Amino acid sequence: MSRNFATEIKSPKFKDPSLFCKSAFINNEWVNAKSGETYSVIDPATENEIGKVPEMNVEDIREAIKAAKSAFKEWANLTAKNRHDFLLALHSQILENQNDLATILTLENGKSYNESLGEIRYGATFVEWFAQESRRVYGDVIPSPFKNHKIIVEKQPIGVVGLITPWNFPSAMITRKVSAALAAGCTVVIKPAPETPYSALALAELAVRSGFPKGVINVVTTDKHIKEVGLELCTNLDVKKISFTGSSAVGKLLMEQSSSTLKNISLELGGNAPFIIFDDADIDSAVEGAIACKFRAMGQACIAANRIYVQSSIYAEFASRLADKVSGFQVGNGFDPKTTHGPLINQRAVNKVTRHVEDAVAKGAEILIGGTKHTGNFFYPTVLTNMTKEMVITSEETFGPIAALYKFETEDEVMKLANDSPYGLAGYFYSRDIGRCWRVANALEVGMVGVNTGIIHNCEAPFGGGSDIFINIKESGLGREGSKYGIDDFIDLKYVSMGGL
Ligand SMILES: NC(=O)c1ccc[n+]([C@@H]2O[C@H](COP(=O)([O-])OP(=O)(O)OC[C@H]3O[C@@H](n4cnc5c(N)ncnc54)[C@H](O)[C@@H]3O)[C@@H](O)[C@H]2O)c1
Ligand SMILES: O=CCCC(=O)O
Repeated sequence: MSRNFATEIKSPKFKDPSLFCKSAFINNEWVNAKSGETYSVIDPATENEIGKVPEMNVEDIREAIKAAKSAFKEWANLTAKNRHDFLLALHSQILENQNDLATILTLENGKSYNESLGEIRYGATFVEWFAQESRRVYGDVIPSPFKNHKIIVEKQPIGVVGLITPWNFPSAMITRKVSAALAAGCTVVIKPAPETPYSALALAELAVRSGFPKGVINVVTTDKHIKEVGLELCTNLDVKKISFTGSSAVGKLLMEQSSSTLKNISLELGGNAPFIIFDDADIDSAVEGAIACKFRAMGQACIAANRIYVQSSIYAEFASRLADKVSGFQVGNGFDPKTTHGPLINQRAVNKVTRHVEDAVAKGAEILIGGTKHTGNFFYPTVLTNMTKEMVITSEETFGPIAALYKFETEDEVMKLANDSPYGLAGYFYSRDIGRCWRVANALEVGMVGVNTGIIHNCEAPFGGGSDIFINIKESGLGREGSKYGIDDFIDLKYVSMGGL
């Protein structure tokens, strides 16, 4: 594994420095916190300050909600084609400015510049997709049981939506929500993660350039006041929906807080994905899939493989081929063109990953490669063998670059292990037996299944957590994002009973 942790590597110069916005965005105006307070945003690679943004509180978020409420009627009453045009303009802006957006993303999140570019393009696909979907929000005419009577179902936007997003995909997790909400006719107040506000603010600047009316999109930045600001979003009567992506613990809290106003809520939460390789699999392809699935964003992805189950007859070979591939990674500053994998987001993440490795090793796991931290927020991508279910990684989402390999003997055994988790976001397996493919895809208790692939994310497919065999929702969330289903999360049905015809 090559390493280059040089902190002196400079970020590329912005083509358009005005995209690096350092104020919050309310009612199409760049604003400071009413208190005048700011907080520092840190580059995870160098641990230097990138800049400051407003430290907003409840008073500020109320302003943003007020602006979104004032804008709602006009935005909702536009034609679908109008909203489509605004979103397509934003899509073009994102693509035109993708290099600067990727620079901002690498600065605040640390991922390699190429990965950042990939995220910006991925995020843009949602804007284009939902621009098109906005024109397909069809109602229904239902055959009536009465004469001279019609049953009509109309689809209406829910209203002002509070969007709370994480730092691991600071751009795409916003576009996936915002574009669906705006397409449906909702207006939004975005609270990005405190670690990564600049990607959100750059998108707001591009929305201005795309001509979005004032109040339709608002971005409120905060670090110290997250809890109060979150509570306000959940309890303010003018907010009609919360759409959240983040940990299951915070998702549960937001749901509880939202109950007093009976808010509609969508939750994209944590995962603990099983990744199974059966002995009839194409091993090369399974290794490629595991690399993509496990080490994307340094493992800081909700759909990352957390438990890799390998059938015993191919275990040793798979482990050694995987470790060999990992040895080719170049870990370092995301702006170094040679870097394939950047730092973790912060020391909390480094500590969690360290704890997981130490726990596994203490209970008998073996480190094939990596296993230790370096300076700052850097951690060596790791392959662990001899994993057992008593180890913490089995039950906790690691959210880091640890490939944990478990050995299994039979399909029955591995299905029990794979489903033995409160999470149900994604699951993957490799097999060339068609019967097994149907059987296992059906039996995995998750919302998304990768069969002979480690990559499942795209704007066309429904993203979200699933249920167990008894159809109890597991703890990975509620609702779906992306796809033809994603817009439904922002729509309310109105039934009109039309008599006397
Ligand atoms: N299912 C998905 O689509 C998806 C996508 C990305 C990340 N995730 C999950 O997110 C988690 C990692 O992200 P994280 O560590 O930033 O999660 P987190 O839950 O700590 O934070 C997510 C967001 O919630 C905010 N937040 C935290 N406490 C809050 C509160 N009391 N009130 C209101 N907002 C609050 C944070 O500021 C951030 O904006 C992982 O569990 C990962 O699996 C899920
Ligand atoms: O963290 C979750 C990843 C989200 C995605 O793959 O779209």
